[in-house]
Amino acid sequence: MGKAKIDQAFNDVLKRGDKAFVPYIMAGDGGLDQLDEQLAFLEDAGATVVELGIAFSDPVADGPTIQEAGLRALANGVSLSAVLEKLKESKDERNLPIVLMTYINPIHTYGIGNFAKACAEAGIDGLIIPDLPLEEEGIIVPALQNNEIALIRLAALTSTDERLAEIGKRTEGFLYAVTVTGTTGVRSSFQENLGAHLESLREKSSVPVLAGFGVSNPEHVRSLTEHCDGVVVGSKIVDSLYKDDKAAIRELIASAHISSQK
Ligand SMILES: O=P(O)(O)OC[C@@H](O)[C@@H](O)c1c[nH]c2ccccc12
Repeated sequence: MGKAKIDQAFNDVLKRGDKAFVPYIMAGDGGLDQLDEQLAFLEDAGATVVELGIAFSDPVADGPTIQEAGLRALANGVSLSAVLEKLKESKDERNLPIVLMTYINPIHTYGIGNFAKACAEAGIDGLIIPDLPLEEEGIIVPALQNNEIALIRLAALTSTDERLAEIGKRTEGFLYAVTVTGTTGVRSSFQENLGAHLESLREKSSVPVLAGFGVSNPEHVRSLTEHCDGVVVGSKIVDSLYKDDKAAIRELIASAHISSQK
């Protein structure tokens, strides 16, 4: 359970010679009653871990695709507590590790101690809190440690080397290497020195380094994973799920499974 479950999932994939693939979906996009089925589909398609987003009224890091998915989820009446309740019900039927992505505000409203406990009870293995800076994370880290929940830190392109080293040291589960400056969303290309940046993060991190933001096709997956351990894909997955294009999702995830392609 928890952190150890994420470590194990990455270990298995990397040992086979594959790269990790972490799809992001918005909880309750399509209705919360679809969630179990969506998670089962992603597991079957070969996802390593799933990043599950909680819709929020002020999603500062989210681009248009994720924002629209958030609006659909909110229109379906989805809330943090409803998602935790739902995950708790299906906890024992799931193998796929789950990382919850939520901003700090809903966590505050829930109450930090209660939130960490509810996450553990719901079988959540890790958290991404994009608007929680290193300097502030002391408010939640002890509660997460007590419940063995990993806190995945984000490394921005604009961070200093010193800060990246600190992030690399502290992060748990994986290091989320943000590949662009700006919000989430599909992009056509990446900046030239990104490969070198990812490799330097790999030296700084004790856990796998995954590249995310703007990854949307198999070519992106192949070129980025030459320099890191895997990818996180949000907007493209959300869009394909909304259009019910499961084949596109399978193809994208399969592009990280390089051991069978050699
Ligand atoms: O959508 P993209 O460009 O593929 O990027 C992943 C991203 O959507 C997902 O990881 C995510 C959604 N919301 C976030 C907020 C902050 C950090 C990361 C995220």
